[in-house]
Amino acid sequence: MPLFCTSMATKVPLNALVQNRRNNLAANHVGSFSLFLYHSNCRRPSSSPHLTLCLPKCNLTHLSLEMEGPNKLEPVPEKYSKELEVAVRAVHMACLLCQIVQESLVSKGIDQVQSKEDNSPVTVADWSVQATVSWILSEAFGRQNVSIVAEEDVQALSKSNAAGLLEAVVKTVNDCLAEAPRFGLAAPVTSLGMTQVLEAISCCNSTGGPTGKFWVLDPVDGTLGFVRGDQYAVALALIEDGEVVLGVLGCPNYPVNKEWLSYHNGYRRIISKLTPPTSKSWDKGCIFYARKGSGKAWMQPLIHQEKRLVWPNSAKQIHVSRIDNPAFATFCEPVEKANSSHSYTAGLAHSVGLRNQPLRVYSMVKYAAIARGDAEVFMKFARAGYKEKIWDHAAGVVIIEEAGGVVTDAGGHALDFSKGIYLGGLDRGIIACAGAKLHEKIIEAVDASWNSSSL
Ligand SMILES: Nc1ncnc2c1ncn2[C@@H]1O[C@H](COP(=O)(O)O)[C@@H](OP(=O)(O)O)[C@H]1O
Ligand SMILES: [Mg+2]
Repeated sequence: MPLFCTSMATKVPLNALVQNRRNNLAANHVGSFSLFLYHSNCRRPSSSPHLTLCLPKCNLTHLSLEMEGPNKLEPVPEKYSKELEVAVRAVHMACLLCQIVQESLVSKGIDQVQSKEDNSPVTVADWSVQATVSWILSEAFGRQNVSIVAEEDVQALSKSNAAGLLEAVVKTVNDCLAEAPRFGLAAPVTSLGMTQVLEAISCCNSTGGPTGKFWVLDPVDGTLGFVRGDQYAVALALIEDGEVVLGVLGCPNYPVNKEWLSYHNGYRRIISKLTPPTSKSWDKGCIFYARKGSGKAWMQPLIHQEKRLVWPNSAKQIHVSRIDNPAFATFCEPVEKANSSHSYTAGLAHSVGLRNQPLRVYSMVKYAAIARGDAEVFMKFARAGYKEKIWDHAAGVVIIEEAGGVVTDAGGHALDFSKGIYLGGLDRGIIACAGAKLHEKIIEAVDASWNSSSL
C-alpha cells in the first residue's frame, strides 16, 4: 500500500525528496521501507523494490515508499498511550469498587466513616482505591518505574485498634482485583495479604517536584459527597517534568443528563434507585480522560453488571460549551462554603452578569462538568492560608484544557504542578472557563473586587 505518491513534474531533487520522506516516515512508522519507482507510462511499479536509489534514464512521474514485513503500516503508538489505557482501566475498576462501598455506606450509615487528623472523612474506599490503583500501575509498568503521589497514608490503618478496618480494606481490594480480567488487566495470582496491601498504599509516598515522571492519585475526591451518597471522583494524572501529561477522572455518579446534577441529593438518589442504570441507557457513571497536547478529551460510559471493558469502550469526544455570554452561563463551585467562599463568588457572578443559580457539586466532577459543556465556569476561592493539593486539580485541568477550556489561578497564570504536593504560588483562587472571553471577565472582576473582599 503506497504511503505517498508525489508528482515529479517540478523536478524535485529525488535524493532530497527520498531523504525527507524517509525522515518523515521514520518519525511516524516502524518497519523497513522499500523504494518503488513509477515510470511515466505505467501506473504500477515496473519491478521489484529498488532499495538503492539510482535514477533510471526515463521520465519518472511518481515516487512512493512501501513498507514491508510484519509491521506493515503499523503506526508507532502515541506517547503515553499505554499509560493512558492502563490508567483508564484502573480508574474504571476503582469506580466500581467505590460504587459498592458507597452503597454499603449509605445503607449502613455514617459510623463506617473515619476521621483524619484534619477532621476530614476517610473510608474503606479511599485506602482500597489507593491500594488497587497502586498495585495495577506497579504490575503494568514495574514497581521500580512507578512513582505515585497520593492522598492517603497507612497511619490510621496500622493502629492496633484498626484491625477490622484493615481487614475490610484487604477484602475490598481483593474483591476488586479479582475482577481485573473483566477490565483487561491481570488479577493477582493469589489474593493480596495485609502486608502487600499496606505496602501498595504506603509506596505512594512520592512528593512530586519539577523533574521526572510521577502519578498523582486522589482515590476518592470529595469524600464528603461520597459518604453522603452524592458526587465524588477518582482522579489519576501523570505528571512529567512538572507538566500534567495525562488526566483520568472517574465520576461514578455523574449523570448523563446534566439537569440531574442540580437536583436535591435525596431526590436524585430516589430517582437513580427507581431507574437503575443499565449499559444501554447509560444513566450515570462516566470516565473522562485526555492527553496533553492532543486537542481532544474523551468520555466513556462506566460499564455495569457483568459486562467486559473493551477498549476504547464507546468513547465519545467531549467539548466545552460555546456559551460566552455570562447571562446564559452557569458557574459551579464546591458544595461546602468552608472550601470556597460562596459570598465572594456570588459577588463576582453578579458583577460579570452570571445570572443562573450556581451549580454546587462535590469534587472534581466540577472539572468534568466544564469539560463536557454542562457548565461554563468553575471558581474556587479557599480561605487564606489553605494550600491546594495537586491531586485535587491535576486530572481535571488537562481534561478541561484539551476539551477547549482555560484553567488558571486568579492572576491568570497556569497552575503550577512542579513544586511538590501543593500547587506552586497559587494567586488567590482557581478559575476554569469554557472560553477565554468569560475567563478574562472573571479575572478582571477579581482584580476589581479583591481588595474590598474579606478573603
Ligand atoms: N478548607 C478547605 N478549603 C479548600 N479546599 C479544601 C478544604 N478542605 C479540604 N479541601 C479540599 O477540597 C476537596 C473537596 O473538594 P470540593 O469542596 O470541591 O468537593 C477535598 O478533597 P477530598 O475530599 O479528596 O479530601 C480537599 O482536598
Ligand atoms: Mg480531593
